[in-house]
Amino acid sequence: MKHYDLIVIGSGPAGEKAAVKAAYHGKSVAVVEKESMLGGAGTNTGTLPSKTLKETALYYSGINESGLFGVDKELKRAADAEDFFFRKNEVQDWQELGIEKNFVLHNIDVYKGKGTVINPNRVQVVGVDDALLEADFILIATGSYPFQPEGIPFDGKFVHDSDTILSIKGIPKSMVIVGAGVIGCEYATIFAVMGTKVKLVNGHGDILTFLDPEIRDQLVDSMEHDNIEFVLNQRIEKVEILPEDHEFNVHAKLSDGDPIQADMFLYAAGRSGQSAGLGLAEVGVEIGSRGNIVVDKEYRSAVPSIFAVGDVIGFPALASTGMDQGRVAVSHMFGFGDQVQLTEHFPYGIYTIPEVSVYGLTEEEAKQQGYECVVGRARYVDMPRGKIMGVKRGMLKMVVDKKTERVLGVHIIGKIATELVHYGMALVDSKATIETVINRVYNMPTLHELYKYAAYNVLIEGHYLDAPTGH
Ligand SMILES: Cc1cc2nc3c(=O)[nH]c(=O)nc-3n(C[C@H](O)[C@H](O)[C@H](O)COP(=O)(O)OP(=O)(O)OC[C@H]3O[C@@H](n4cnc5c(N)ncnc54)[C@H](O)[C@@H]3O)c2cc1C
Ligand SMILES: NC(=O)c1ccc[n+]([C@@H]2O[C@H](COP(=O)([O-])OP(=O)(O)OC[C@H]3O[C@@H](n4cnc5c(N)ncnc54)[C@H](O)[C@@H]3O)[C@@H](O)[C@H]2O)c1
Repeated sequence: MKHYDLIVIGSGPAGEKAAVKAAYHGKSVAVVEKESMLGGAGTNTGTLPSKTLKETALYYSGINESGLFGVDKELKRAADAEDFFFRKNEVQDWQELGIEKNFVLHNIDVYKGKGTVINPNRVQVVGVDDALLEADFILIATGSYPFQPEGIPFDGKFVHDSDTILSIKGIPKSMVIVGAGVIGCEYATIFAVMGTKVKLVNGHGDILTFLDPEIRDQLVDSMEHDNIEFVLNQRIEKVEILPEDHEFNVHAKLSDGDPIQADMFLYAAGRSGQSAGLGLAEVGVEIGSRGNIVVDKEYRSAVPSIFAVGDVIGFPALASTGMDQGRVAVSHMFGFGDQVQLTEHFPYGIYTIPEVSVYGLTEEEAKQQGYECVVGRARYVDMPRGKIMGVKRGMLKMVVDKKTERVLGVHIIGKIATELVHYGMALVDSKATIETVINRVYNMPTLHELYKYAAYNVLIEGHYLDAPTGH
């Protein structure tokens, strides 16, 4: 039996980064992965595939260029599924190879097979590689899987979850998406700009409730502009796949009894932690709701030698946070002392069309915390770079404490919002004031100038010269 300092079960973003950090510091590490491809949902079914499909959809829809010449262009050509998935597959293969190289570079042994914890220091691997491994520590980074409500006939052809949607054979004419969370909204905009008629059904009246309402309203307006129909305060509990001679493939009833039908259904109604069948409860690891492993601040489970990170511990369940949870967990295991906790705040990046990215307090949250706040806004269309790029939509909203002029939050909707937000993060974290933003020279023309003009806008309390916002 081979002995390691650390066995990591799962090669997704959380497992990979933990394994590599431990190995970088000289620890002997084994990674166990049950799928043929390394990289987990981050590489194969979640983060990278959906983001690549977004870029593909932007390319085929011609949206990027439509603002340049003053005319809305039709789809460049009706892409078939092979075209649609071409770049996704390319990016996926490239990332998988990168992870493999990273493991080789760090002398990490990879075992292909399903890992089961048989005691607090042993893992049985069954699959391509059969092995019994022992380690001082075991890290569970097994991720999550799409929640599949009972009574829904997921067939991978007409009724999909966010995994099987990646194997469709053609772009559907119509689609019902159930769940207007991040996955539902991202895929709604991807398919809508590809020409699919999308209906987005959500159990609640509001979507993405963590967003600043003004940004959320702009996203909803933009999605409606792209022909997405919102069906709110409705649930879909029962779905029927229709025989071939029907106009639509799938039929369902909303909670108010109204029928709803489409060529394809996509369920995006949350995810559950992949903790079952790992032998965890048997060795004393506590499992909470939705299969999420219960851990302390150091990511240690109820069993001292077993840690857990990433989606399998639940919120926030992002690749970005999972990677750092992995690094923090390893730091505690071996006492590296270099990264003792995940930063309290992290940005949200929603890769809808248009993108949304936020950091810090919303206007409402700032008021609830007792700040008298003032906001500044700058629109993409008013920036020279925005004009050059032909960008029609988008805004940066800055929430500022009126007394100290400190930047409390930055909320962006529009092109490359997920990139632009990081300067806002630095402002909020360093307790910078709008003076800092104004008294700096930035490249010109850039979208980054949004910050400067939002800061100037704070000085006139959020009024636009051409369209006062009534602040
Ligand atoms: C459609 C979609 C879009 C997303 N977009 C974003 C985004 O834009 N930004 C972002 O930050 N996050 C995004 N996420 C979330 C992100 O993908 C996850 O948070 C991240 O992949 C979780 O990483 P992880 O390492 O915890 O688990 P995973 O990536 O799920 O990896 C877990 C791995 O463990 C393996 N495994 C499970 N059980 C066993 C076992 N018993 N033995 C061996 N191996 C096992 C699995 O096969 C898998 O490879 C998205 C998710 C989805 C579904
Ligand atoms: N850009 C990103 O960072 C990104 C992108 C995609 C996914 N993710 C991760 O994946 C996770 C899962 O995403 P998700 O969108 O599946 O889940 P979610 O929990 O964010 O949203 C699910 C939505 O579905 C609704 N819903 C649930 N059951 C329903 C039903 N029967 N009928 C109608 N509506 C129903 C809920 O009200 C909710 O709004 C996210 O929380 C996030 O951690 C992140």
